[in-house]
Amino acid sequence: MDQIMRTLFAGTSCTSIGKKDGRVSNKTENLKRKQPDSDMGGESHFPSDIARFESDSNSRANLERYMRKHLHIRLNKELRSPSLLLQFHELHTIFGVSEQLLKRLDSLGYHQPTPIQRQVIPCMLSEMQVLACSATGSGKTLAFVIPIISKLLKSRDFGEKRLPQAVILEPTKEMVLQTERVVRNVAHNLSIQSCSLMSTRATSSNQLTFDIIVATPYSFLNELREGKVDLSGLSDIVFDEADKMFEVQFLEQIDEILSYCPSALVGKHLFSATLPDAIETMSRSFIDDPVRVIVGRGSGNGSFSCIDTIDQQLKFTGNESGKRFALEELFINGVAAPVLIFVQNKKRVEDLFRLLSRMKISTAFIHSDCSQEHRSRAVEDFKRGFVTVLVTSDLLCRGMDFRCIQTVINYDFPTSLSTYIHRIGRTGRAGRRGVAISFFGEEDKAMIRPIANFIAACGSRLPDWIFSLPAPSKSQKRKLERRPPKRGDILPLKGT
Ligand SMILES: Nc1ncnc2c1ncn2[C@@H]1O[C@H](COP(=O)(O)OP(=O)(O)OP(=O)(O)O)[C@@H](O)[C@H]1O
Repeated sequence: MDQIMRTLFAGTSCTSIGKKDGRVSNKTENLKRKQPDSDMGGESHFPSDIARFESDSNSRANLERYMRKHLHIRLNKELRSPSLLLQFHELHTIFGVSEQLLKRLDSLGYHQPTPIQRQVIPCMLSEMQVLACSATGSGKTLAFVIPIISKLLKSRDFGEKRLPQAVILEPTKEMVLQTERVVRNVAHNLSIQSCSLMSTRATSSNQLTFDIIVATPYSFLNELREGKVDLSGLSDIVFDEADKMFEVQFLEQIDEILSYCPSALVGKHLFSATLPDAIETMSRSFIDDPVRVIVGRGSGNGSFSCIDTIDQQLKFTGNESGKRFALEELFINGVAAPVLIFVQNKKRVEDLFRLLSRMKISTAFIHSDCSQEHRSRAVEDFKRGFVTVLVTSDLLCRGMDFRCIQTVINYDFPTSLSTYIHRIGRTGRAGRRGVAISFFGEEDKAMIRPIANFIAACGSRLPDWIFSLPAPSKSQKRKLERRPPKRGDILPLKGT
């Protein structure tokens, strides 16, 4: 299985920042030329895995059973779940979707569906509601974008007034932009119109006549309250990063959005790399009879899948100066770039940015108080390789698809396992390899054990003593998430 997953996606090369003549050198120039992060496309060469499975099976049903087992696809109702999508061309031969879409997927480099796509696409095309959980970087976005576009292509009467048929909700503006870009790229030349909503004020006085709306909950709600969205044609609503969407800050908005959805006929779908039982239980109050699809080896707790493309390391750094020393050492000895660094809050983002800039490392930063222009520029500069390091808060921990990232550094240890999983998942995407290094000190001890258990389940090795640390109680976990540990200053700000 590991081998199949590794070869499902093509690998990538790596640039290092490291020591040159005793100084920290920055090879950003190489990076710029070698690794711009293209907006779209699979760039993958899938192996003929179907042929391999086929040779061992004598019927379609057996083949599917065999593939589910080997691709670690688990369902809550195997008996009435639809077939697996073995190849993208079955969108046409089985589901009657226009061949234009197949050509488009092929031209974008998407030659074979990933495991989550194999199971979710047929479910959504068969009008089932889906709760989907698979590892970061495993292709969940296309798993809902392809059936949405397929359904539009099948049902659209071009004479009719356009009414939104699908709404995709995302937790941040960056994710709205990214997902809408995926929609636009796949729907290119297919006469499908999409829009992104992410400002807090309603857009214009006109009705929104787009086939697909991608939005943050608040911006979408604003449009609904202003009466500018007619949801009478709505067929699907997707809650991406669903566990985030059902956190307290979004819950009331989601509730109100659901009250605008016209009928039980609207398919509601939840996607995330981390789908704890509590979210699933909550979702059952508004989703009848969903199919739960989980892809990947479980980590002991069924709601998280293991990630085997990331070399995960924990590094005890003691206090703040230990962290700074460890970071400098990493850059001096050579760290694979581009590098994404997470810290705990906005002030620390800017402090670490200043420290790295003083070390002459080309760095950008982003947090939620930055202007939209700054946010977009930082993301673009990083994607295109104009800067080597991006320092951020948890604003970017979910969903962002910077496919070139080689190393993630948790300069400040995360305060929950799900945050850890999403943060490190910015590397090792689409079958590529990556490294995640997490610094920790005394103040982080309470969270070490659950994260160490996850790392061990994924196959990375850790020293034995880590497993003798006590596991945190539920109340300790909740407290940590509400109030992260106090940390000392990153650097004396004098002269910076
Ligand atoms: N069938 C495919 N063939 C090749 N590449 C693919 C395929 N499907 C998706 N990808 C690529 O895989 C990468 C990761 O996909 P995506 O962003 O959807 O991951 P994800 O599962 O949503 O991750 P996260 O949980 O972090 O949001 C993207 O760059 C995407 O273009």
